[in-house]
Amino acid sequence: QQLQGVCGLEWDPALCSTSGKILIKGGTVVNAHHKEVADVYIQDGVIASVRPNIIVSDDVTILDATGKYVMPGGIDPHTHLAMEFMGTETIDDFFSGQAAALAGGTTMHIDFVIPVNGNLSAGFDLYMNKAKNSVMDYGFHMAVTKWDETVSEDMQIMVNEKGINSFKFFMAYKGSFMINDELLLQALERCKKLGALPMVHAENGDAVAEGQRKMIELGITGPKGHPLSRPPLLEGEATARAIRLARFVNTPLYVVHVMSIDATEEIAKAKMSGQKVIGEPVVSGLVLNDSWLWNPEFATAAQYVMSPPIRKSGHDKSLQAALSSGILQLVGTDHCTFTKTQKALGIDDFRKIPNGVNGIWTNLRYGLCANNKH
Ligand SMILES: NC(=O)NCCC(=O)O
Ligand SMILES: [Zn+2]
Repeated sequence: QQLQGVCGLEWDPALCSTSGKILIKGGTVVNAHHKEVADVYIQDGVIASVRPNIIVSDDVTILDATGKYVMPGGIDPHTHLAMEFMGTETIDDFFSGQAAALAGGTTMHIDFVIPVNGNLSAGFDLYMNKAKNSVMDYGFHMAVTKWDETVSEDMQIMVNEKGINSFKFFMAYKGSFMINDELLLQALERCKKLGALPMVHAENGDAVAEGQRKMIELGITGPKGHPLSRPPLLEGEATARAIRLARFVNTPLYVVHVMSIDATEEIAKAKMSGQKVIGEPVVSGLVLNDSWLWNPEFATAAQYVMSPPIRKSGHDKSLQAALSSGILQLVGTDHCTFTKTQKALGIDDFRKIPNGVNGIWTNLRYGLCANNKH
């Protein structure tokens, strides 16, 4: 684990230190405030010193990091491990997903607890159990998929007793996770009262359902029906609505997986007016475009089905620019993986393709590449 932050160093058991002392030599050490060429001396798993040209005794294992970056592990703020969704369960559990994360230099992630039949406490217990086989640090946001007094009370328990203080509300997935504006408004009020951070999946779920119906009516049943039925317009509309409701309630807002110029513009406008809005692009949106969804092979195209959809070329570059300039703040992956067999649940109807793409392994490197500030 001590090697996680050294990009490009292959794991070799011979590199294990018997003395508990390691010197990572000559790399470019990156911290929040600056980067410098320096050595990192580690004793019993704790960084004891960071400075150039550290001289050590013979019992210290030396790793040559010349020409490489040495940096703290990354944090992926948006994952879905072992999540039951769209009639199946994501193939990566907490062990395999975290193993991939560690291989890519991510050393902490925040997953979303999905309530059990709307019940938050039952969802929390379920996820604590799912996370038992963890091999790295993790935290939880919590999705809220229905609204009543018990949910409202359970939110307080989550904040006060369980360490969860960010709650995600779905403005899409009509008929399953979606909540309407009336409930969203109450939920925002509740978050404000608890000092918790509300998060939104921002797409107009009613309009998406209508778009999907139209595609099927036109005989478009394959994966391309997915982006065609839920254009950027619907993401922009829902983002604007959520921002205005948050402003009405006077609470901060976190918009997850910002995928389009339309949504980015709404966030930029809100920030310019002084509102506290956090925008999270994801790796797939930053580095891919929708051409994959037009691939004639179902299995290939279906791999890229996620919501909001991966957009046309141009949105990716705009998201990168917004990240570099601070309009968008942090990069997640929305890691939510399904096998080809699972994706084939939607072979005859794109609405049944389990939504989600991979990424947990790539977060640090693509997140850094997409952000020109590094
Ligand atoms: N994004 C996606 O398609 N799958 C994961 C669930 C969600 O975050 O909406
Ligand atoms: Zn997600």
